[in-house]
Amino acid sequence: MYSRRCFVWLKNSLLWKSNFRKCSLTKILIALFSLSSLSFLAYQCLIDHSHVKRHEIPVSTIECRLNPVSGGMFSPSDHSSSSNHRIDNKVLVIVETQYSYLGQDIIHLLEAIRVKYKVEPNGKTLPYLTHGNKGKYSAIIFENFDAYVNMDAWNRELLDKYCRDFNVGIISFVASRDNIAYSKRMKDFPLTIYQYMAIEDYELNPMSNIWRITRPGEIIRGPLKDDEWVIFQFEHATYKPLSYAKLSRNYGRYIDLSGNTVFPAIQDLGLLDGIQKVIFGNGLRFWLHCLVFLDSLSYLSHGKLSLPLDRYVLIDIDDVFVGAAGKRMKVSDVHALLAAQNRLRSHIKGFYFNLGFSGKYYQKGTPEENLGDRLLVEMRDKFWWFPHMWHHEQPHKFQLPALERGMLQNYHFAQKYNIPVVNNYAVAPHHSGVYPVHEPLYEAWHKVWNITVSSTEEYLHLRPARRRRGFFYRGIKVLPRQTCGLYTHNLLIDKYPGGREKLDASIRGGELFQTFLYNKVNIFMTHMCNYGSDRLALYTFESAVKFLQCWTNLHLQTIPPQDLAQVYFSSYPDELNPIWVNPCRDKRHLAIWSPRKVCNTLPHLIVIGPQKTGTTAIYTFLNMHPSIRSNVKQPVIFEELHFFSSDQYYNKGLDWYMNAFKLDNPNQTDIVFFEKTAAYFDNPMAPMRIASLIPDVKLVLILLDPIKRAYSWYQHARAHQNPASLNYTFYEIITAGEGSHKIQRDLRNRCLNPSLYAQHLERWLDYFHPSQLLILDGQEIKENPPLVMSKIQKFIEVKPYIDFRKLLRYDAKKKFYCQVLSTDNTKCLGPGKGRVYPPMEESAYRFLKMFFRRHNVALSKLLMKLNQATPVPAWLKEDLQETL
Ligand SMILES: Nc1ncnc2c1ncn2[C@@H]1O[C@H](COP(=O)(O)OS(=O)(=O)O)[C@@H](OP(=O)(O)O)[C@H]1O
Repeated sequence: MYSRRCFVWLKNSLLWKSNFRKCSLTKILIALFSLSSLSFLAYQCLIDHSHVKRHEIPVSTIECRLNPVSGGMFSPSDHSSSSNHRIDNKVLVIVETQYSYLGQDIIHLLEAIRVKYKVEPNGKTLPYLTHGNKGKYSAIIFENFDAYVNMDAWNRELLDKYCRDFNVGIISFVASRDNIAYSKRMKDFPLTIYQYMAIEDYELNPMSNIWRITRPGEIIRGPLKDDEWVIFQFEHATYKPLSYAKLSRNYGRYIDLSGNTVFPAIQDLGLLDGIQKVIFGNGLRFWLHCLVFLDSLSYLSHGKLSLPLDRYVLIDIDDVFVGAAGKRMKVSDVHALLAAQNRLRSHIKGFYFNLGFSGKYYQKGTPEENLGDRLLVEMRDKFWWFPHMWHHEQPHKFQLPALERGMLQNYHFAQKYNIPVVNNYAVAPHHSGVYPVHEPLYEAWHKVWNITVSSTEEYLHLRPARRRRGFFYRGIKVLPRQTCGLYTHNLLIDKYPGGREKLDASIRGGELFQTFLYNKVNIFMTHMCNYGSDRLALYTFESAVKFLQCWTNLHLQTIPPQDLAQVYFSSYPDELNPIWVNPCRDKRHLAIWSPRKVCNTLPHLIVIGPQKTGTTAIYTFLNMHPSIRSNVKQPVIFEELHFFSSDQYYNKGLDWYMNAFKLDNPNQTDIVFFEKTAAYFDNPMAPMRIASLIPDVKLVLILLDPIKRAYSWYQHARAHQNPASLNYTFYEIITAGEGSHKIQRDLRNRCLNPSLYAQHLERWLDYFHPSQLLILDGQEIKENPPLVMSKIQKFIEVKPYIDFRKLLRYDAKKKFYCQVLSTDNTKCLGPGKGRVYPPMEESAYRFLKMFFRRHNVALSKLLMKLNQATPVPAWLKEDLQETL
């Protein structure tokens, strides 16, 4: 086709040339231009001709040269030992700076394999390494080995002792500092480093005992990319090479290297200082070091940070009938697909291609391609099938009836052609409706197809891919999808963006290889066009799995999507609950979010509690402001939404939450929404969930004397007929020990825990900048609410400014401030707020004074660090003066 088009161009241009003499000067110029374009086109035609002529479809050329002896010798160990019971599965990473490249690479890799980490910049005092008799870290990583070697004596001693006591190892890197080759003897170690070396023919030492995922035996032939290698020479049996290479250059007599074999990564068995180490002579941009790094982590942490060897693979052909005529699969492509499926089964146990379909596009290609469609359907039982939409429509644009109608058409198509759809799995075009969640899609999937598993690239966001996760919502398990680098326009290998080398680099140790390496479950999206033309998908996956088998001990397998979801969520149970992010803050999310939805119905302010500190008074007073509006009250929970603190409400979804905030019209912009849920403050999930959805929200925290707060809760419990509060005195409740009744202990916890202000506040500060937080004194809310309301108004910069002295008046009967209705009338909070109850027993007061002492000290320190504009609450000052 391309060549025919070129021919027409050539012919037309030549005809135009025959009238050349009649042309004016301008025409001559145009002709010249045309001639040059012509030659360019002719050149292009030739080039493209070569494409068309090239009848060879690219095939994978990867062959393992694996030495059969060494290959067979290694049965992967998980490195576990009794030492791993005493350490947490977290890593301490000491980086050069917050932004240094290698430091970032290390952190990104840890994130990709879901290993928890703490990052500390070099030079700072070490964080606490233990809690109780447990070690906090199962491995220590130094971005720069020099930072470890030159650590100040105190910290070094502390760290070495920790490593010895808990049998924890160190991974570190040595980088070339200057652009000249030289050698240097390492301080304190019988180790010489040679920097700025060029090396070639890299291979791993098969005799090392660290290999688990890595399969040594292969050689990376030829020179390695940069000259910046560091190699090691040693004079002690504590060191063992992890890898070998050859020098690519002769460095002359100044560099004394005996023999040509050098060691670019080494293992220190700890014979000298009792600490095992792995030291790399280059960073993680060299792909093989990522693999060695994984095994080093596993080995040095005694298996605590060991990754499994199983890798689950699902290759979806996103829509097997959707593709422009001329780019679709033909009969030969369908045969090739089946043949590749059979070949892949020898590398991936139980492998099937998973074919998505939108029935409307069946038989919509050229006659040749329609035969391909027909053959696919004839071979239906050879593949797995899953439903897409009927005409590949984006679900977020439709409501339930239309979605159901479309799905039913696709359903009838499947029935008509006997397509076996048995896996309860579906995906949506462009991820639309899956996340951000479009409730009608979930409903329609249930109704029409009984879908229980889906997958998307968009949760939490498309990028970075290493942070994609899964979630469970409305009975559907949504798994993360990975990207394999093939899109609808990738038809020919020579036209692959960045060239064939780019695709091959991804397969041979690059992005695709590392995706397999880091993710236990890999669901890839491919497209019908990737299986026509050059069949790039077949080339890509056949090459990728062969390369994986050359270099790793990973076991690849395909299992039905439902089982896959089971594997995924039993490995990562923390991910079951979804996390809601604001669709308006991610362009891609916004593009697949219902056009009916508006962005401005999320609160700007949240009163986070804790309970019994005066939160209802603040809620009521805020609602008196003409521009401030709370959520609408809900059945059972009334004004408190509990969205961020209760799974039950959080799982009602984002629509439920956003629908609780009502504008008079969608364009209204003069309203400041707020919500108050007093249980947020001490809830472990609330800060993370709020920060994910409304990262720039403003927060109001109220701190009342913790003793008063505890007693008020006890009285609240009595008023609600809580059996423990009716059967036990306050003193008996707050002093309940582990031997006490559960109801007693539960009430004790509700009385005391929210009052541990410093502890909870620290968690909020992990997610929010101090400037987002206004801390109020609960006593001041009781005594001078107009002043408090003035502080809040300034904090949220709301207009107009309202003087609450005119709106609130002290009510002698209620003994609290109430809303002014008229000169004689006020409206006070209900009988449940500002209760009358007997004073606290002296013994309870004394006990609590002692109990809260250290927590109050911690709070005062924290507040001092925050340097808040609001002064420290009066009760805290008094307490510290009394007790210290
Ligand atoms: N204006 C006004 N009217 C009534 N009550 C007031 C007021 N200002 C502050 N307070 C104090 O608020 C306490 C109840 O706190 P909360 O509203 O946060 O309680 S709850 O967690 O929502 O149940 C409540 O606690 P108790 O006195 O123990 O009932 C009051 O002390």
